[in-house]
Amino acid sequence: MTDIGRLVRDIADEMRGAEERGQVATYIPPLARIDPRRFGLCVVTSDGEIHAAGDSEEAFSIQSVSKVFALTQALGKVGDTLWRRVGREPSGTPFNSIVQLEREHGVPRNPFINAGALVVADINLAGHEPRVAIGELLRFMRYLADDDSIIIDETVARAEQTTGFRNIALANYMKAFGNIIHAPELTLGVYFHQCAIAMNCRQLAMAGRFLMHGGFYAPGGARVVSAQRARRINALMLTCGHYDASGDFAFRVGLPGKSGVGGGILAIAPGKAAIAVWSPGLNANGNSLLGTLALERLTEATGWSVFAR
Ligand SMILES: NC(=O)CC[C@H](N)C(=O)O
Repeated sequence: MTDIGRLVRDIADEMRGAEERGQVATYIPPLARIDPRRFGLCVVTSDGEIHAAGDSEEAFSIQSVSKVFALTQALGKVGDTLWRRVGREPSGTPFNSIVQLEREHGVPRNPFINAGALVVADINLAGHEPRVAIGELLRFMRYLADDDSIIIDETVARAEQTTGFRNIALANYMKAFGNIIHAPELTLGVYFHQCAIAMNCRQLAMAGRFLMHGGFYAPGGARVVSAQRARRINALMLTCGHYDASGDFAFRVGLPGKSGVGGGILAIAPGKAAIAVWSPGLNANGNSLLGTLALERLTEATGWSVFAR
């Protein structure tokens, strides 16, 4: 039996000393100021044990990791009709790409690229004020993480609003195809605020538990989503969670995972663990460089890859 606590600490020690740490995202100004030496890791196992090391209590901007929870929320509202407006295939393009949208009539390839997440935000808006929709998501995150201290970083949200020209273009472009229902600035407001949710590794791993427990909050706990839905969300995380590097992540780590440009990754070992890692330096695809390496070490040592026997 692997000693998970020990392994988590060893991995954090190795990552603390790593020289090559990638580049922090600079296109969202507040993210450019984050110290690239930060590294946090938290593993919540199926029996509820929490193993954490490094800066696992320091909050970071979850960015695109929020797309997993926003998708869960939207599926709860509209069920499988969601798939009329968003595809389920890997895009093979960067997270903020617009190129496929013209040929594919404004229907994004999947809910984890920005275009897809904007449609999901539009579904979650559902005729409400943006602050109602975002309040609902924040409450959902707090419930899942069992932690009411989770907040939205307004500085990050505002910075995205003033510099998010690509996202603004994506929303307007899809609006032209009729695949954004609300005024684009309202949908964008929801999207920017969900990306600006700040959480630490422990909170994020806790929030991901329902995906390791087949849709249950915890063993013996309430059902968050059906077993089928949990399985499907995991499948999308595996195939689309790392954009045009999803294949490489599956190859190296072998777990459903969702990354964000804040340097966080949520990874799920179904039936075994929910894992959150944070290291702000990114690789060329916009995924955490050391976060990926840490997960690779973890699955190598534990055999938790979904492709292992
Ligand atoms: N990959 C990401 O985390 C991207 C999220 C970021 N808020 C953006 O829209 O550009």
